[in-house]
Amino acid sequence: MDNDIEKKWLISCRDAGLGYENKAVLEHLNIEILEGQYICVIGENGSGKSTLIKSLLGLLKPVSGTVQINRQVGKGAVGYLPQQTQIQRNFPVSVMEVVLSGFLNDMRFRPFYNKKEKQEAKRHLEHLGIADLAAECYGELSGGQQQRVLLARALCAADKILVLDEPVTGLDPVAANTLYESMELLHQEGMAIVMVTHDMGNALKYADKILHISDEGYFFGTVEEYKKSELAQIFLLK
Ligand SMILES: Nc1ncnc2c1ncn2[C@@H]1O[C@H](COP(=O)(O)OP(=O)(O)OP(=O)(O)O)[C@@H](O)[C@H]1O
Repeated sequence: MDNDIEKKWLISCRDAGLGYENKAVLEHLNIEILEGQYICVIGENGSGKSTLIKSLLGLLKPVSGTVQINRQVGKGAVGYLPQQTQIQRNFPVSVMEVVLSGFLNDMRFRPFYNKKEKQEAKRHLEHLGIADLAAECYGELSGGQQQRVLLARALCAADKILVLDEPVTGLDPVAANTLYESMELLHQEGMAIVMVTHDMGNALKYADKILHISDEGYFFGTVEEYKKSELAQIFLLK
């Protein structure tokens, strides 16, 4: 982590209170997400993980303090893979349409996807090893395939940072590991990743840093520091 000083920050939370209508779920949060960093967000149900994600994406304004997205990241340049719902799973469209919809933010009033966008969508599918699924109906894919399609979609928007909310929920261990490997590949290529997960084993295996949110506060540090922390002892023993 010695070279952290040289890395640029992408998202910065300073004394941030995060929550709803002046009720903070998380208080006094001080974290910086640096370029290329892989951060796993863990904590019990209801501790505020999704609230944090919404705040990092700028969808939720902090109730106090500041959450800043570096101008370099650009508006809408954060790739986001939300928690899945049943409706999304049954979307009656092709895989290519789902991936291309990742560009919707950039399109304004343009009614068609341009050639560059189509090439890029194809490239992301190839990169994730699912180019052969492009013409398939999204709703007829397995859960693991659908998640990789949504990852390809998020990549269309992602420039420097991907934010994922429980991306492996509901996947069998093989599909989950494939998704983790895809994300690790992106991480090695320099993409910053912020991922909410309940999968502690893989969080400790892949993350550069752990953000553990609890009722008593939060921990933010390297995996090694986390393993030695009091919070980890209690959480891992549960
Ligand atoms: N729209 C909302 N308005 C008011 N309170 C909310 C809203 N969404 C969530 N909360 C509350 O904020 C707290 C944190 O919820 P959040 O969804 O961030 O937790 P989480 O850690 O993501 O939980 P899980 O692991 O179950 O997904 C909870 O007490 C929840 O009831």
